[in-house]
Amino acid sequence: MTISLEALRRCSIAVDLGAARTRVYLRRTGLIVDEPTVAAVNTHTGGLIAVGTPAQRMTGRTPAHIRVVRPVSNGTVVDIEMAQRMLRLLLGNKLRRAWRRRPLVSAAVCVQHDADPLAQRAAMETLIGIGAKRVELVDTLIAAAVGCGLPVERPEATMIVVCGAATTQVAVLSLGSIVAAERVPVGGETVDHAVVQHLRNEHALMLPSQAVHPLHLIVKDSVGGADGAQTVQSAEVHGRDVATGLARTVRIDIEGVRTAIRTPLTGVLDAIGTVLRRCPPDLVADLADRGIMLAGGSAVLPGFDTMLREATGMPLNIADHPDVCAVEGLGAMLDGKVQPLLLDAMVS
Ligand SMILES: Nc1ncnc2c1ncn2[C@@H]1O[C@H](COP(=O)(O)OP(=O)(O)OP(=O)(O)O)[C@@H](O)[C@H]1O
Repeated sequence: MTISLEALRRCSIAVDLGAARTRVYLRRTGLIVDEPTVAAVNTHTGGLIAVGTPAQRMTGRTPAHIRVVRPVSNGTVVDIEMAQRMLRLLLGNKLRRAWRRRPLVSAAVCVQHDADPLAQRAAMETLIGIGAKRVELVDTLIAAAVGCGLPVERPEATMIVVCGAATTQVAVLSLGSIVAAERVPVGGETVDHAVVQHLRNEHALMLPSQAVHPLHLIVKDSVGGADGAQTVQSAEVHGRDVATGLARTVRIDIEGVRTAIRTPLTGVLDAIGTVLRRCPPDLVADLADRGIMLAGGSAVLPGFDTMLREATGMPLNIADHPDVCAVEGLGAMLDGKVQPLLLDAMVS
């Protein structure tokens, strides 16, 4: 994928259409949208009832005539029309004033590493549908590395792991370009599914989708001792009995949930190993000191950082704002805050 900072500086907005969240950065203004990539539709009229947070709250609680849809799946726009309608509503009149000064001529959008031509086309058409005359596609890994403040333009290796909702992308960068990268279909959604399956198998309990995130927080808070020991051993969760269908509360073992979270994340370790094997030894040696930068909303999953640290033996840092790294990085490129050397290196 070829991109130039010159072209990016002409863009008015930067967009990250993720499987879980949609983020929009307005040039010289900052993040103006950070909402769930969700829309609620009236199946009788086809009209949009809600988008973003209100639509997500309806998940699993809708009557027959309302359907909650996700126009982005596995990091790819799968329903272009719905994505456009959702974006228009999320943006509302936030762009109108900026557009009056300078009509939206170009937009930049993050796409997954190695996105196929169909996925690239879908991202472009979505933005064209909301008024962009030109769309620049930027690899999420480069945008996220810039957003994390990694010195990607230097002739030394930096490693980034972007763990989102549907996928995890791993890359080693040097001189502003990707040297080796890998994408695996493992993310926050896979982990949530593993937790739901664990409770179903071990406790015959169906956990509501909205209850998974609070459970992550309980697991995270369960480690509190001075030596990092687990202080809370169990917790109460509410759900539906698999057999009777009745509401039920069970006391669950925190360690079991922790193991359920960790199991799918081993796929990320395989991806890191693959990327390292594809890198020249000099770059791998750089990484021994510099370590790994962990970004993406799922970077804060309980125990994920410790697992990566122990398995790789490398230092690991979680980005300051891991969930918004990609869109913030893209925004920095629009605002001209990225060093010129990177520009030369990124134009291939
Ligand atoms: N505090 C938290 N604890 C655990 N998981 C979290 C937390 N905050 C966010 N997540 C997870 O992060 C994921 C969303 O991450 P992110 O916003 O990077 O996804 P995305 O960019 O929409 O996805 P993708 O890159 O796969 O398209 C969700 O699966 C969510 O459950």
